[in-house]
Amino acid sequence: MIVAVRGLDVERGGNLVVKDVSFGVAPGEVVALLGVNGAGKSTILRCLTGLLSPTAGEIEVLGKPPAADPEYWRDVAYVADEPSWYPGLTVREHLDLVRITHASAADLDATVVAFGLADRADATPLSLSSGQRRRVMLAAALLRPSRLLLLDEPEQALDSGFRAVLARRLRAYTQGGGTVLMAAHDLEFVAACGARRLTIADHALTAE
Ligand SMILES: Nc1ncnc2c1ncn2[C@@H]1O[C@H](COP(=O)(O)OP(=O)(O)OP(=O)(O)O)[C@@H](O)[C@H]1O
Repeated sequence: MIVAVRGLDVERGGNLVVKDVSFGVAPGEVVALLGVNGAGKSTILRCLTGLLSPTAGEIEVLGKPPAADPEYWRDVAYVADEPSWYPGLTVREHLDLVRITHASAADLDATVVAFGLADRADATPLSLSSGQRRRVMLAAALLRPSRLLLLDEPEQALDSGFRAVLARRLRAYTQGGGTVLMAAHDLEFVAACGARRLTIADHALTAE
């Protein structure tokens, strides 16, 4: 298993917002966590990053508990629900930071084109639309090699054309040996990704 979650409980603000959730994600799968606003999807993803500690339960990612150390992040890429990068950097400069350590200049150019960012490559975050900002974050995550992508509502703010582009990229990522776990709302996008669906209701996993 790439991800193994057993008996996960998470308390936030004094409330149990994830209750006894258990699931696994096998190599090469795309798995989508579904559920209404506030169901607990982002909370589960944040626990998998190690940025949030569960109240109870066990999590293994690539065979180890999530940790905030650089070694963990070598194989795991995470795109949070709120896109963010240094406000002074342009699109190309931000992607170039990823490229310097992990990819070639050709990869960078191809990614900029694939995510429709060529004409906005010299723009800074505040001059982009929310969909364009999200495309930059997704491009950065896909530019570097990883074994697991954790994506929090990656389709959010994307138009239908870029949802289709992203779905194709995610399928290609899994065909190349990667695994994807995401929170999502758009069922058409989830189907286009070929994702297995896990639904959270009343903060617990419903029957698969
Ligand atoms: N920082 C926080 N402090 C206290 N409670 C929080 C915090 N963040 C989230 N919560 C609560 O935890 C619950 C789960 O939130 P979470 O963000 O995981 O839901 P979600 O399923 O991702 O929702 P959405 O579809 O709106 O993104 C909600 O009831 C929310 O109010």
